[in-house]
Amino acid sequence: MTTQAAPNKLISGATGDWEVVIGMEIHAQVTSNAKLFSGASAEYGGAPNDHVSLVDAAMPGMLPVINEECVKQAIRTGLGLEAKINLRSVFDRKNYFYPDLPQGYQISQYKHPIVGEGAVIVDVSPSERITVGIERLHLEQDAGKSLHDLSATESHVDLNRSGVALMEIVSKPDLRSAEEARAYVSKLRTILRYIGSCDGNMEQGSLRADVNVSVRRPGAPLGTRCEIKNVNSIRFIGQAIDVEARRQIGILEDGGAIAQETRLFDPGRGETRAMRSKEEAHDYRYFPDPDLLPLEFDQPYVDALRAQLPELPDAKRARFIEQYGLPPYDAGVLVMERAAADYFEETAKGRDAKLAANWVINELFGRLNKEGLDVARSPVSSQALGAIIDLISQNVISGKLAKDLFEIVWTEGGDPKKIVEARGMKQVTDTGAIEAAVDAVIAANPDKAEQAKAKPTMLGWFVGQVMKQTGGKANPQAVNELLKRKLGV
Ligand SMILES: Nc1ncnc2c1ncn2[C@@H]1O[C@H](COP(=O)(O)OP(=O)(O)OP(=O)(O)O)[C@@H](O)[C@H]1O
Ligand SMILES: [Mg+2]
Ligand SMILES: [Mg+2]
Repeated sequence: MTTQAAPNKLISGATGDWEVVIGMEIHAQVTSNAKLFSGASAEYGGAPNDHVSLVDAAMPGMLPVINEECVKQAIRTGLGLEAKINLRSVFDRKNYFYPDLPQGYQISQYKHPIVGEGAVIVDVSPSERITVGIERLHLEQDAGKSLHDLSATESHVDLNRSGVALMEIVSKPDLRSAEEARAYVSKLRTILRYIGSCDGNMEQGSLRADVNVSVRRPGAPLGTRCEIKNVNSIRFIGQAIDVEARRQIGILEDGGAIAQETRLFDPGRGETRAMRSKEEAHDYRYFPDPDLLPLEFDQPYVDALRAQLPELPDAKRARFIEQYGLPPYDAGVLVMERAAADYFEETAKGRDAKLAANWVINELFGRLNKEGLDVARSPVSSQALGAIIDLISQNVISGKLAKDLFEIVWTEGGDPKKIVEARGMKQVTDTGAIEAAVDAVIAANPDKAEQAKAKPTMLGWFVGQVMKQTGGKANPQAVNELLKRKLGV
């Protein structure tokens, strides 16, 4: 890949500029009731070894049986990544020894994955959009988990996760900065959640990233990569890339060479550490699993799955721009979560869509973030926010009081319209009342009124005083007009 980073993305070292190159392997746990090759529950949590069938424990003579639901989810995901669906794929054994791997091999797909090349469009910032190539997506089993903290002298193994279906989504080395990598993972997670093939929960490990990083002089061939394993938050992905790129640049500028190796990111120390080098790397001795036939399905099967896909984020974003006249950035923010996009559409229906978008993005999202809530648990329903927007549009309340009203509905609940009545929050549009307030303020401040004639910027001060007098309820436009006339500004 020869895509070159924009000059502002280059990292300056002691001897000149460097470009960082990143490729990601994302492990996404498939949303499914059962595991990939057994009927055991794939649910998160549970007491250790509660969700383990004889197949997952690799008892002699047990045979894997493919779970069609996981196959469907992989195909649906591939379609969401605009990728080639391979009608024939093969399961291979990836052999290695580890206590949490009872079979002594992981069933994965090597040469013939279920999904081939695709692409993801990523908005890195309001003004920058990139396309990241997908190399492939394959299905594989998760391993179990070794527990070392239960006793001082023993290690334990929990096989609940053993055999759970994972999709490994491998990107091309198309990313050029930590920021791009973060935006990519976030977009991928959005797509997976829309499709419903992975819940994207990074804390619970449903989405984990192996981050491959190399550096090179701009325009030079690809450098040697190091792979940082199992990074489990978007923020850590960014940090790991930055420190790893710096580490590699330091070595190269000192005349050293990068050894291809697997590393771990330690967020506490802000550094990556070697796990194993290429010399120690596994020889996995991949070969087709003799217990499983090649996985085959036909095009109509794929077409039927495509027809049932929900509207995906890129399409929804385009529709929001077109249908509601939203700025592309706002549309992009609104479609990041499907529930948020639905909330927006319910709020905007039959109303000023731009006003609705502003309220959802600025007030609602701001407040939800502050409380760490997601939109499904918003105390202000889309109907209530719609009612608040109606009150603004009909000039019943001012924008300022609308924010107070939002806060009241957020904390106390209730019907916005009734709250406005009950608490006397209605905007004063009666010019007589406003005029009285304007006159009173001018009469009380004759010096300032005189000054304002020469200094029109004083108008703002007068507006503030009149608003104060009217408890923030005066229609600001009427106040402005009256003041201008009376002060002769
Ligand atoms: N020079 C490079 N710099 C940065 N990333 C790279 C470079 N070369 C390849 N990559 C990325 O490294 C990743 C390689 O993943 P892949 O699954 O193909 O192989 P692997 O890491 O050797 O296998 P495993 O699945 O066993 O970890 C891809 O995301 C690819 O884009
Ligand atoms: Mg891989
Ligand atoms: Mg890898």
